[in-house]
Amino acid sequence: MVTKIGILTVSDRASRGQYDDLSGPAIVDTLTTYLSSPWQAVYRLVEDEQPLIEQALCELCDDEKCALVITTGGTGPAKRDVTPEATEAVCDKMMPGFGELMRQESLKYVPTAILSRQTAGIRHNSLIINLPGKPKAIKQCLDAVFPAVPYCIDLLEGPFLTCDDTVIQVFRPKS
Ligand SMILES: Nc1ncnc2c1ncn2[C@@H]1O[C@H](COP(=O)(O)OP(=O)(O)OP(=O)(O)O)[C@@H](O)[C@H]1O
Ligand SMILES: Nc1nc2c(c(=O)[nH]1)N[C@H]1C(S)=C(S)[C@@H](COP(=O)(O)O)O[C@H]1N2
Repeated sequence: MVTKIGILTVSDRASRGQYDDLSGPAIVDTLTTYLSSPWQAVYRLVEDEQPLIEQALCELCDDEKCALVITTGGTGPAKRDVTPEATEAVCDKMMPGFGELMRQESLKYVPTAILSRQTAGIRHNSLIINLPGKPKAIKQCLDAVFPAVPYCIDLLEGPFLTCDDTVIQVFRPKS
């Protein structure tokens, strides 16, 4: 079975074509290096508008049945940064450990890591994870949290993801 993974870029300027979205493709590139089980990206690009972000998240989880949805952008303190609010609005439960770990890891690279309000949560059987907008932040954040992602998806009764352990070491507690 091919696992669907949603990739949602939230950016006013990329949506308007003022720059190319580099962060969505960086998520695809990073996941391609990690995953050894078959998967397929379902990509969306929206402006920093809460209703549009919520709608895209709901479509990716409910209609596309993505086991995992990764967002990039809109996590900061600026007025139009509302990705964490949209995530919380569509989730049944929040997973604050993801944001905590990603900020801690990002602090090794930039002192402004604490400006990201990135979070994660569960909508039905899907895990949603927020990443900052900067293309460089993608791998830095995913390297930190991805070891726990396949087991989280197991607990949500989703597909069994396997990874290349020369690239990323996934952890599943022994039953
Ligand atoms: N999806 C993206 N693709 C390429 N570069 C990006 C992307 N998102 C952010 N960046 C880069 O990171 C910088 C800071 O990102 P930030 O999220 O603050 O964007 P922004 O200034 O809020 O604007 P916008 O929402 O229009 O992307 C941007 O100026 C841009 O250089
Ligand atoms: N790993 C990493 N995390 C990072 C950054 C970065 O460059 N690398 N940028 C920070 C900055 S400058 C901001 S404003 C916040 C929010 O970014 P966003 O609004 O693009 O999501 O993420 C922070 N987290």
